Amino acid sequence: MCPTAASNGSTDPAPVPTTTGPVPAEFTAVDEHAPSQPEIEGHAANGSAANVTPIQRNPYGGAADFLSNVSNFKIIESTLREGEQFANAFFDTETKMKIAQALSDFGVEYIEITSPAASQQSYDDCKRICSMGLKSKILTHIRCHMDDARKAVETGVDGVDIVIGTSSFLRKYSHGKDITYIIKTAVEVIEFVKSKGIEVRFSSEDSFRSDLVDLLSIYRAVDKVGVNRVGIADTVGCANPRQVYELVRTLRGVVSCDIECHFHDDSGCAVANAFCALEAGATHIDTSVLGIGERNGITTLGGLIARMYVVNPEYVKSKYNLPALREVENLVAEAVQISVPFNNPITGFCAFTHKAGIHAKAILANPSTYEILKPEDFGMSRYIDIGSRLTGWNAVKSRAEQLELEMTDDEVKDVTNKIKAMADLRTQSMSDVDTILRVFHRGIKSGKLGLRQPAVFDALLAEHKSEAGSEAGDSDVDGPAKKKAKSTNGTAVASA
Ligand SMILES: CC(=O)SCCNC(=O)CCNC(=O)[C@H](O)C(C)(C)COP(=O)(O)OP(=O)(O)OC[C@H]1O[C@@H](n2cnc3c(N)ncnc32)[C@H](O)[C@@H]1OP(=O)(O)O
Ligand SMILES: O=C(O)CCC(=O)C(=O)O
Ligand SMILES: [Zn+2]
Repeated sequence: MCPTAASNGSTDPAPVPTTTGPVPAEFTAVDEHAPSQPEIEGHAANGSAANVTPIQRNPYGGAADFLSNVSNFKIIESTLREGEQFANAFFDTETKMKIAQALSDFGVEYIEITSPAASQQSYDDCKRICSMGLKSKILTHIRCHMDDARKAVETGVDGVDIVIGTSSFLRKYSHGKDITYIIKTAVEVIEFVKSKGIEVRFSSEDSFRSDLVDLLSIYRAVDKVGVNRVGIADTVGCANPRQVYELVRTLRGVVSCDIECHFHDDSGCAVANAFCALEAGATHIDTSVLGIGERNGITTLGGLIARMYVVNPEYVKSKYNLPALREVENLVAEAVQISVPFNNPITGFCAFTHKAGIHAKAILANPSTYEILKPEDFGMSRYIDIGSRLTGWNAVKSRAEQLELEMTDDEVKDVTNKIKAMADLRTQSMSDVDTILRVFHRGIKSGKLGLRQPAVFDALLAEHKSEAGSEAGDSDVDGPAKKKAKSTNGTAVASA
């Protein structure tokens, strides 16, 4: 049901309360359970700067303070719950098990599965996945209702994630319950799940359009009865990083339990919001593979991994089997019949391809010039495309060296101009470029071709093509001496 549909515009609750605004006085007291600020070497806890030794800081790490969890977080992987809500998703039991296994092998701490209340098959699949003995803990996701909770605890899950809408939109149009009812039922369901000795989380759907006092009252009540985590959910993808930071930081001062966050990507902030939530003190982030979920989905597993790797590569490498990311993405992409997007972090087909000459030169000298992620840490390879009009002589020289074609710099510059001229007509393939290089090299060495003699080169190329016939593309101009070589930093120089 959509409360903003034009047909019911006049009945919308107005105005929509939001979580933006000053923190109510009753919630500003520092929580007695919050961790105390540690003394950092050379820094007084009160922030005075006397005799301060500069701390070694990663400039990409963002704000580093004692509540930040950018180097201490857990992933709740929801491809098998939120992801099943994706338009194209239909997971049979075998596919669910394969995805669960791949996610566990990748190393996510939790796997969230569709509610066993959804259907008989959902119930059976939940049980089946619980019996797989995976390294990841298994959670299921239920409404704030005792009937759902009773089903959930029968399945053998390690934890139950309870959710209920708290915004006036959802209270009015989804379940029709008021805050008093929500708190009472939440406490009842939480106590029931806890009595079974399993983890329990309580989350407020549509948190960012909920009234802040309502939200904090609910969270405080569930924290008091010992919930393991509270969840903040940007159900409609309306939040921005600053709002996320403020809400999580406020909540961090109100509850002592862990804080989970769930971000939809309707306005493109899902990864950034997850990062800001961790900076503010959240402990758990929900993801799905390739971001699949309701509408255009949530924080992508790969996007979050890339973002967190930039902050602390060693921490991320120690927790997750990074080269396995591509496999799990391909598995899910195939299951839901989509392609991995070209601009996907880490695994998009061009994520480590460099094209412009200025970039290529610097990358060949030191890959960190234009790469913040190391492809080899993810089992990926770096490529330099030299078949376009944007290429430069340094990249071409590197390819000539790989092919063991000896040329002076002036000769390389000359052949580069030829490649660019031909690429002005159409992009040159790898074999096109290699042919140009070999024909040019042979012409120079045989004395037929000197510098700045494009007409002679054209004649040589035409002669070569007619000799080689239809297989001219990759013909062996230099005979058996042709060898594949890699540059010292492992960069494959290649055209598209
Ligand atoms: C934002 C999210 O993604 S939340 C997770 C969404 N996940 C799902 O919906 C799981 C798949 N869902 C289903 O299979 C079904 O919707 C079921 C089994 C959960 C419920 O099915 P039905 O009983 O046929 O109800 P229906 O889906 O039409 O409506 C939802 C019902 O749950 C109630 N409800 C909605 N949210 C909640 C909640 N968080 N807690 C408690 N009750 C809720 C609604 O009031 C409505 O109750 P009603 O039957 O008295 O009208
Ligand atoms: O349980 C949660 O925290 C999130 C539920 C959900 O998918 C959402 O609100 O978008
Ligand atoms: Zn969601």
